[in-house]
Amino acid sequence: MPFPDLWPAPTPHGPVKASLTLPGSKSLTARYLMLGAFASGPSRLRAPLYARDTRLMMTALRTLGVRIEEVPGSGAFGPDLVMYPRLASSDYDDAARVPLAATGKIDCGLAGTVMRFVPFLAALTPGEWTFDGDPAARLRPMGPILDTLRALGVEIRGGENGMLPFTIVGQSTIAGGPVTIDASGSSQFISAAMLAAPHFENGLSLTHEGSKVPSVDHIRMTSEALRGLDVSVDDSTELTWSVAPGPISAFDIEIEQDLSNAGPFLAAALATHGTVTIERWPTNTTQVGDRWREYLPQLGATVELLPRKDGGQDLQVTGGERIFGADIADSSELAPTLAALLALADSPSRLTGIAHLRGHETNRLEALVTEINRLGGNAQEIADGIEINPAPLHGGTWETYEDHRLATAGAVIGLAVEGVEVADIATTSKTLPEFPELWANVVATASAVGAE
Ligand SMILES: O=C(O)C1=C[C@@H](OP(=O)(O)O)[C@@H](O)[C@H](O)C1
Ligand SMILES: C=C(OP(=O)(O)O)C(=O)O
Repeated sequence: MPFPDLWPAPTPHGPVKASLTLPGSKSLTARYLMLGAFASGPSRLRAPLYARDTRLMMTALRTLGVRIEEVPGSGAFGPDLVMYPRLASSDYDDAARVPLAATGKIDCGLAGTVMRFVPFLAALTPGEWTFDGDPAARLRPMGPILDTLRALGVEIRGGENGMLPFTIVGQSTIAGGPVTIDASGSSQFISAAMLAAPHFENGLSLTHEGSKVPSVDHIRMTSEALRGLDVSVDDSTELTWSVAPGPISAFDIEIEQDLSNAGPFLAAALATHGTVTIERWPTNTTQVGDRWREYLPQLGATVELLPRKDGGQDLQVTGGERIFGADIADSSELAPTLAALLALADSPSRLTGIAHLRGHETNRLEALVTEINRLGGNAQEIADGIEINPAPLHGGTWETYEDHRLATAGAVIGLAVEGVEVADIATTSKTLPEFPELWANVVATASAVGAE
């Protein structure tokens, strides 16, 4: 293992002053990998994310007959990808098609995007496809995916209690039509079905029935990605998403950097009262991480978009004298980073609308409360989130439960609290294998207070 079991989180003795860019967005890479698999010709992903989740998705798609090649590109974190869709009808070189095995195993790791998105491609691939993942993945909700596929006429074996493992018996066509779904456990249930829906003979009209749908920004990202590839999506009726049948245009697209993973780095500006600049912040994005611009000022930071000479923009965040507590709803996958910052705040906070985080990589609400309190904090679970009250923190072990965002949250607290040791920092490889190195670079920019 390249890292010790307990990673001493660095505590700089002064404000950081860093400028960086991040590797590609996990959610955009996952969507364009699926769309490339379903598109009507070869497609190119520029600057995709190379991390455990997206590598597992590439392997899964290859198992299902999609050819994916790495080709040199200009991204700083890895090559581009060229994809040859198995489901395309004609107009590309037949040699690009790869032979299909009639059976295969899909390893989902702990990736929600793999376990939810890929079953729909398997369902459209004749053969028998067995899905499983890490032990922790067997605890993540899958029932609405299995129910939706069954409602569409797909045979599935296993999947007891609506969880991994299960075997999908793929078929060459799916009729589609109206289906109801309970997506209160994850927005990914809706995104997964929408990404495959253009290939259903009648498209799909998906209606949610149940309590609140979480992470709606991610559903909007799916709708916009489909529309951008000439698929007609109607989301004008509340809680219904209709996708018309038809081709998905082949594409050549640059994946934006991951704005959710930018979060811990931006948080470093607040935790050290310094300045962090994320270069080339996208001007028009569907990523939930764009909400840092709305959230961080509530915690006392100054957030500015600065024009770049090349016509783009940088996002500059400067921490205030103190970190204010805040009441923030529906922060989705940004919640662990927010919780870390709010544990350092000097007034009370609540994060609400995130009950479904109990079904993420781990039970994130329980894990955050346990770890904040282990360091002397004062956090409680509430029905749909957590409450955090100010308390002086001390060093200690920060457990991470195979959850990349717990690991980066521990690193954020460690910036301000000496002696925090983060267990299994390598778990950040789920979406950001470069985390320890990028973090060290940011910490190295800190100047001792009073030295300048
Ligand atoms: O579609 C996606 O790419 C995602 C949707 C969200 O899932 P939930 O709706 O389960 O929160 C988010 O938290 C996850 O990290 C990525
Ligand atoms: C919830 C997350 O991941 P997943 O895609 O595995 O659901 C996350 O990255 O915060």
